[in-house]
Amino acid sequence: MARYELVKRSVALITLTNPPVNALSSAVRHAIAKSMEHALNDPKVTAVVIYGENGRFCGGADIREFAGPLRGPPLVPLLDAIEAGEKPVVAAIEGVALGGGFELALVCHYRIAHFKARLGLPEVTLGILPAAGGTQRLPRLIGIPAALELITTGRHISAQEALKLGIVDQVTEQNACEVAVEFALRAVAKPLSSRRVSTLTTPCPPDLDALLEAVTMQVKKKARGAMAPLACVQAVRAAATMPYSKGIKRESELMATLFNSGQARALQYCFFAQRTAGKWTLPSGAQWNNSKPREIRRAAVIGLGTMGRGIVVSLARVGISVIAVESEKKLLETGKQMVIGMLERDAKRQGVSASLNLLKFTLSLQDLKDVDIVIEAVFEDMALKKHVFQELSKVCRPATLLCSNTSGLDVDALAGVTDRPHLVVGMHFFSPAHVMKLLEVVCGPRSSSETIATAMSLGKRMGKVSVAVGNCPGFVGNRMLKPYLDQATFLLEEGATPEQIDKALEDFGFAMGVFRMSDLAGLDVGWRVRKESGLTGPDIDPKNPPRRRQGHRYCPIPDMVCEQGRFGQKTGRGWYMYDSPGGTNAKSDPLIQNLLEMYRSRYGIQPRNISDQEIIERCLFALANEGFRILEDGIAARPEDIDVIYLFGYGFPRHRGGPMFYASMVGLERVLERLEHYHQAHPDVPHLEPSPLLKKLVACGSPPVQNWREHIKTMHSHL
Ligand SMILES: CCCCCCCCCCCCC/C=C/C(=O)SCCNC(=O)CCNC(=O)[C@H](O)C(C)(C)COP(=O)(O)OP(=O)(O)OC[C@H]1O[C@@H](n2cnc3c(N)ncnc32)[C@H](O)[C@@H]1OP(=O)(O)O
Repeated sequence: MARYELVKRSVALITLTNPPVNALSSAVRHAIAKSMEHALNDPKVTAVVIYGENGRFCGGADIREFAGPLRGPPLVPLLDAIEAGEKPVVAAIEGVALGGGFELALVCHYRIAHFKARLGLPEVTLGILPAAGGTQRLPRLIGIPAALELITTGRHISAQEALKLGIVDQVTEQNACEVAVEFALRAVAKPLSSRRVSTLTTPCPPDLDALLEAVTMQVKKKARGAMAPLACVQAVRAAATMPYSKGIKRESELMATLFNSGQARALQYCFFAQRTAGKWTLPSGAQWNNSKPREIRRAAVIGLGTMGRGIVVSLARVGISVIAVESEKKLLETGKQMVIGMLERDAKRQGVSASLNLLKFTLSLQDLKDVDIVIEAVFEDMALKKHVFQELSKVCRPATLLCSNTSGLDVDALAGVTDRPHLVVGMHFFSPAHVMKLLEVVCGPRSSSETIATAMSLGKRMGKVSVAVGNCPGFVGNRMLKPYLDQATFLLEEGATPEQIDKALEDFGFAMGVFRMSDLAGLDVGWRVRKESGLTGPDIDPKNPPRRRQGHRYCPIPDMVCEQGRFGQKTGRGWYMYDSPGGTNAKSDPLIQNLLEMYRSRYGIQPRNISDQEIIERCLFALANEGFRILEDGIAARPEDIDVIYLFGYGFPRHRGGPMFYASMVGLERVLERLEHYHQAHPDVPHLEPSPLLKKLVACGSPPVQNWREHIKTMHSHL
C-alpha cells in the first residue's frame, strides 16, 4: 500500500501503491503512518519524499470506505504529524493530487508538480468538504478569495495555475520524483517553521464580511439546495477568523453534518454511477472489456441543423476529420459558417488555432465513400431517415458504421433498410450536442458488439458520458419524459399554474421546471410527435370523449398552446412570454392564465389548491415508475444508467442522485403507496399504476439501489 525505500543514502522515499488512483484507504493511511514514523526515527534519513506509483500522486480518500464504518488511522492527526515533523517532507506530484491527496501535499513542506499534473479539492462534488485540514490550510496558503473559489467549486487546476497561486513550489517537465529527491536534499538544512502551512496567518481582504456574504449568496443561487457548498464557505470563514486549532474543529463539525447526509450519499452514488454506466454488457456475454472498438479517423455527419452542427464540432474537437453533408446550398453555407464560428470561438478560448482543415462541407453523399462512420442528423422523420440510410448503404464502403441521431425512432427499422444491420446503432446526442455531455447509444437487436463498442468509445473520446440503452420509442430519457410531462399538464387542468409547477421543481433542485424546459426545447417538437401518434390533429375523431385519447386521460392544453403559434422561446411565446423571439427571460403571460381559466370552465373543472408535495410526487414518482418499467423491459441494464441519463441529459439535481436513487431514498414502500393513491384517484392514467418491478422490490424488502440488478437479471434484456 506504500513502499518505503532509502534513496541517495539519506532520503526516505514513500511511494503510495494503491491502484488505480492511490486512494487513501485505511491500509494506505496505516502504511504512511508507519513509513513516516520509520523515516523520522531513522538517523540516516535527513528528508522525505512522498510520491504516487504509476504517475498518480493520490486521488484522495477512498470514497468506497465512506459507506461503511470508519476504520484505520484517521487522516487529520496523521497529516498534522507529517507537517509537525522535524525533517523536510517534499510531495512529488504527478498525475493528480485531489481531495485528501491534495491535503496530503499541503502538509508536506514543499510541493513539486509535474507540468501535466492536476490539483483540486473536489469534495464538494461528493457532498462533503475537505475535512483533512484543506479548508484551513488552503486559505492560509493562497488567501481567502482564491481558496473559496477552489473549495466551493471543486475545480481542478493545472500545475501552472497552482504555481501562480503559490500552491506548488516548482513545476517540472522531468520525473517529479527525481526532481523532488534533489530538492529534498537541498532543503535539509533550511528552517521548516515557515513551511508549516497550518501555522501561517490567513491573508484576509479588508472587506472580509462583504466578500463572504457575496460568495454565500452566489453559492446559494448556484447550489440549488445542495448543502456542501455553503458548509465550505462556513469552513473557510473559520480559517479567516479562528486559529488553526479551532478552525480544524469547526471544519470537523461541519463535516459531521454533511458526512452521513442523504445529499452526500446521492453525490457519491452519482460518482460511481457515472463510472458504472460506461460498463455496458449484452446478454450474449459481449461487454465493454471484451469487445474491441474500431478506430475512427474519418466521420461524416448528415444534416447541419442544430444537432448536426454540434456533432460536427464534437468530432472535430477531438481530431476526427469530418465531412458534413446538407441537401441545399443555402443550408450548407449557413451550417458551415456556424460550425466554423463555434470551432474558432473554442480555439480562441484555448489560445490555439482552430483545426478547420479537418472539415469538408458537401452537398453530395457520394463524398462519403471512404468514411469510417456516418452519423445521420436529419429531421426527425422516419421516411426521410429510411431514405438516407438506403442511400448510405449504396454509397459507403461495406465496413462503414451507420448511426442515427434519432431521439426516439426505431433504430432497428432503420437497420432493416440497410445492407449491414449489424453496423447500425443509434447515437442520441442531446442539444446542444457540443455542450451536453450525455450520449444514449441505442443498441438495436442486430447491432454487433463491435458496433456498440465503437459508438461507446467514440462517445467517450468526445468527452461524453455514454450510456448503452435498448431500442424502444423514446429509448430511456424521452420515454420517461412522457409521464413526467403528462402529470405536469394534468396538474394544470386541476388548478396549478406553469409558474407554480416550475417553482416546485426548481426548489427541488432542477435547473429548470418542466414548462421552462419545454419552452427552451420548442413546443412544436412534442406537438408533431402527438400528431404522428394520432393523439391530436385534424384527423382526430370528433366523437372522441373530451380529454381522452386511445382510452386514457389526455390533456389537450399543450396542443392549444401550439395552435396559437406559441412554440416557446424561439417564437417569443410559449408557456411564458419572452422579450423577443429567442429571448430567455421567462415572464408570466396573462394569456396563458386566461386560457387555463377558460379551459377549466369549459370542462366544468373546479380548480383546487395543489401542494408542492403533490407536484413533486406526481411528476417524479410517475417518472421513476416509468424507469422501473424500463428496467423490467430490459431497455436499461441498471438503475444507475437511468440516473446518469437524467443527471446529464435532463438537469435532474445531482444531489438527489437521479430519479431511481431518489425513489430509493424516499423509500420504495412510500413511492408504491403514493402511486397507488394517485392511481386510485386517476384510474385513467396508466403511468400512475405501480410497475410490477417496484412491487417486487418492495416485497423483497426494498433493497438498496445498487442491489436491484439481482432482481432484474431474470427479466428479458433488449440490450
Ligand atoms: C458523524 C460522522 C462524522 C464523520 C466524520 C468523518 C470524517 C472523515 C474524515 C475524512 C476526511 C477526508 C477528506 C478527504 C476527502 C476526499 O479525498 S474525497 C475524494 C476526493 N477525490 C476525488 O473526488 C477524486 C475522484 N476521482 C476522480 O476524479 C478520477 O477518478 C481521477 C482520479 C481524476 C481519475 O480519473 P480517470 O483516469 O478517468 O479514472 P476513473 O475511471 O475516474 O477512476 C478509475 C477507478 O478508480 C476509482 N476511483 C477514483 N477515485 C477514487 C477514490 N477517491 N476513491 C475510490 N475509488 C476511486 C473509480 O471509481 C474507478 O473505479 P472502477 O470504475 O472500478 O475502475
